[in-house]
Amino acid sequence: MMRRVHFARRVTKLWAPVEAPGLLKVTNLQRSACHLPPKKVMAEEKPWALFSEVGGEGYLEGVIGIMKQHFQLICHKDFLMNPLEYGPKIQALFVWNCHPSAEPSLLTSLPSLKVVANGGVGIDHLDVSYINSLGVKVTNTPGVVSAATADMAMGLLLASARKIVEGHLISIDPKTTYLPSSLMGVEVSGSTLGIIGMGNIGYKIAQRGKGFDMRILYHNRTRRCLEDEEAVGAIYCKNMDDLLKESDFVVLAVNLSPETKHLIGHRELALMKDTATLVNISRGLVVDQEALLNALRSGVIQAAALDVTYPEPLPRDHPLLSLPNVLLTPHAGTNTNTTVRKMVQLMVENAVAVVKGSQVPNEVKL
Ligand SMILES: O=C(O)C(=O)CO
Repeated sequence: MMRRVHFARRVTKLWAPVEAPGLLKVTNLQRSACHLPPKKVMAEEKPWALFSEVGGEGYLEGVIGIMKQHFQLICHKDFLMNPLEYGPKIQALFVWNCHPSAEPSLLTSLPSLKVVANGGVGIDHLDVSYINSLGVKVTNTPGVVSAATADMAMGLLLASARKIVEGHLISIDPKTTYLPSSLMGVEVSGSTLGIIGMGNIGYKIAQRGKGFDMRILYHNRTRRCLEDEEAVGAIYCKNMDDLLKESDFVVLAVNLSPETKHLIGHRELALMKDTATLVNISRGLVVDQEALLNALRSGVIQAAALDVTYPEPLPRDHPLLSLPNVLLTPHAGTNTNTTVRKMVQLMVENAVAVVKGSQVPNEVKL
């Protein structure tokens, strides 16, 4: 009996703090020392998050795993089955720059929401002031997207210049005979690369261009420091027109804003060389698409390689889809295993920080 009382006391002593908030918690190591079952980390202890995603299940597994380490996660389609039950619990909303996104109808059904954590750097698909007016913070993932997006820019540039997709199609079609003249490309090495927008992504494109011995021109709101320019051999063009006139490849790497909407229109395309290629990895709306169509049809410029359009995806009957001098990818600039994981990791870090009220790594401030 004595022994039992003694044991019970020991146990009470060890158990008590767990049930008493604010006091020291008992670790599972201490529990196993006195033969208690390990304390289960109850699912309810994690905050709820909604993942606004419609992508394929396989791809999502890794992504969801990262989110589930810190949140009780519900995907959009499950949320829609019972919005009244889940809505009041959700504290974090994870979004990409595709739909379904942070629409007002969704936001107003989430009264406990604290953060919209965006995957990607561009937040033009979010109405940040409206979201902030609901007392909700917006975060994004700058930095981690830059290398993959710059790779995509170079990939599009090379594929368009060297007709890589056409070459593939010829190679796999037994009925086609390869005539070198039908795949005549544009020399990339030694050509002039004009980069519009010299933030993180633009600068990484310049680094890659340097590796191809390209002459690099850039236009940006603010000039880079001399050290940055010299490291990649980039020449600043205060006037964007000079860049457009001289470049063999014009790459767009600006954020979409009211100032950059339709930055490239009839006038700008007309300034470009008729042998030039336009590469866009920023946002479709940076280019006046009607003007681009005309320029491509009438030979004002030679080609376009676009990771972004408007809308996305383009309707099946859109004329851009049938032009032979257009190369399209489906807004896939960041879509590598490594970068998607880094983005999701950062989305989660941002959301956890907001929910906990600690320093937020990447809050979007207007
Ligand atoms: O980082 C961004 O803004 C993207 O477009 C990623 O897809």
